[in-house]
Amino acid sequence: MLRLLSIHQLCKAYGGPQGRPVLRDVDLTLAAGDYVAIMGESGTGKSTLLNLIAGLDTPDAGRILLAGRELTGMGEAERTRLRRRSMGFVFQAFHLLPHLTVAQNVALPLALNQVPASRRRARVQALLAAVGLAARADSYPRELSGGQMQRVAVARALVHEPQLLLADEPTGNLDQDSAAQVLELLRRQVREHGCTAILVTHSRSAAASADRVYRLDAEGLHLQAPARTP
Ligand SMILES: Nc1ncnc2c1ncn2[C@@H]1O[C@H](COP(=O)(O)OP(=O)(O)OP(=O)(O)O)[C@@H](O)[C@H]1O
Repeated sequence: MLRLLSIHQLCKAYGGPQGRPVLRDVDLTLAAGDYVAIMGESGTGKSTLLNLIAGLDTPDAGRILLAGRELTGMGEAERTRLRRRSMGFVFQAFHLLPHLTVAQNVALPLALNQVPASRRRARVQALLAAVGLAARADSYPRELSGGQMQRVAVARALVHEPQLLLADEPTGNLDQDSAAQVLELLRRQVREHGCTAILVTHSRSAAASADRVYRLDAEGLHLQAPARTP
C-alpha cells in the first residue's frame, strides 16, 4: 500500500524551541485512501498539527513527507505550490468568498493551479452535482444554509483532485442533520476520489465516520479505536 503521509517525531513549541511545547514527538503514517479522525482536548495542538501538515507553519524538529516528498525540507514557495496542487481544505467556518458565486468558489483551486478556463467548467459542474448543488451554481454563499455552504466547501476541497484532504472541525457550525449529511458526503467523495483524509473534530459521532480515530495529548498521537469495518 502506498504510504501517502509520513510524520516522524514532530515537535512544535510556540515562542521558539525553548517556548511552551505544543506537539511533542508526534508520529503518524497514513496510506493512500486512509480516512482518519484526530480528537483531543482543546489546546492539545490539533490545529497546529494540521497547519504543519499543510506547510503553513514549520516544526521545530521532525519530518513530514507527502508522497515521498519532504515538506519539512522545502522553502515556502515550494510548500505553497505543493499545498495548492496536492491538498484540499474544509474549515469549520466554511471560508467561502462572499462576492463569488458557488461555481466560482468551487473553481478557485483550478484557477490557482492554472487549469484552463475551458476545462474548469465541466469539472466544477461535476463536483457540484456530486454534492447535490448543481442547481445552485449561480447562487451566492449568503443565499445558502450552513449545510449547503459546507457541501460547496467539500466540492471546492476536491475539485483539483488533491492527494490529501484536511478538515478542521467541518461540522462544528452545523446542526445534527446537516452535520450527518456533510460527513456522509465527505466520506463518499473522499472514497470516490481515492483521496487520503484527516478529520479533526471534537465530535465523537463525526470521528466515528472515520476508519481510525487518533487521540492527541501531551504525550503524542495515539491510536484510539481500531479500524471500523468498511
Ligand atoms: N500562533 C500561535 N502563537 C502562540 N500560541 C499558539 C499559536 N497557535 C496556537 N497556540 C497555542 O497552542 C496551543 C494549541 O493550539 P491549537 O489551536 O493547535 O489547539 P487545538 O487542539 O486545535 O485546540 P481547539 O480544539 O480548541 O481548536 C494552544 O494553547 C494555543 O493557545
